[in-house]
Amino acid sequence: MNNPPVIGVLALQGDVREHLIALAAADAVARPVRRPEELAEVDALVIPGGESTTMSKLAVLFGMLEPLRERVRGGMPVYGTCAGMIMLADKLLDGREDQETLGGIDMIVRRNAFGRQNESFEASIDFAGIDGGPVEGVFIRAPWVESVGAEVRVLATYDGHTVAVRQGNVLATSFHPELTGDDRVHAYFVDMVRAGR
Ligand SMILES: NC(=O)CC[C@H](N)C(=O)O
Repeated sequence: MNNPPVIGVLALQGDVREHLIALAAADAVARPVRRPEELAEVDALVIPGGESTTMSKLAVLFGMLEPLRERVRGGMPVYGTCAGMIMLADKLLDGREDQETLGGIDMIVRRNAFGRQNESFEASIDFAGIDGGPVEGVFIRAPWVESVGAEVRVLATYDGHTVAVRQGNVLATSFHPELTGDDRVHAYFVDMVRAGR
């Protein structure tokens, strides 16, 4: 097997540690990324769950917004969970007025969409491209994808709402696979990164 890919976890805010552990379990070299110099050294990036408004503010404060946008535009593989999905949306509904996203997926995401109905819940999710049965999805004040462009593949839905999507090298889920001890979604992402090298 060739060298394991080096995958960063954006460590401005959110559940960074759980992603580092899940990525290591999926045979990647995982490390936190806070600064542009650290971003430059990784092959791919995970954007964790947390609070997207805070993450967006800290990205501006740490001078990370433009470097992140540039890497995403340049084709770096990225995976965003929950708040991370929000960060990857080209368009956002129910965001804060000054809230910035990186974009990367041609989709409209509604922030806190499930949260209005149910703050937090778990559900079995059939995930296209992942074998071995459904993955357990942990949803915490989760967004859903309201609509997608022609280039976007819908990988999973729950209750009629899109909760996992992929466009090229960019992957996003409304839920948190890093909290379940099941590393198949991270392994799927690591495979995407390997395939792109
Ligand atoms: N678990 C999460 O990441 C929640 C996301 C949060 N509701 C936000 O708007 O960023």
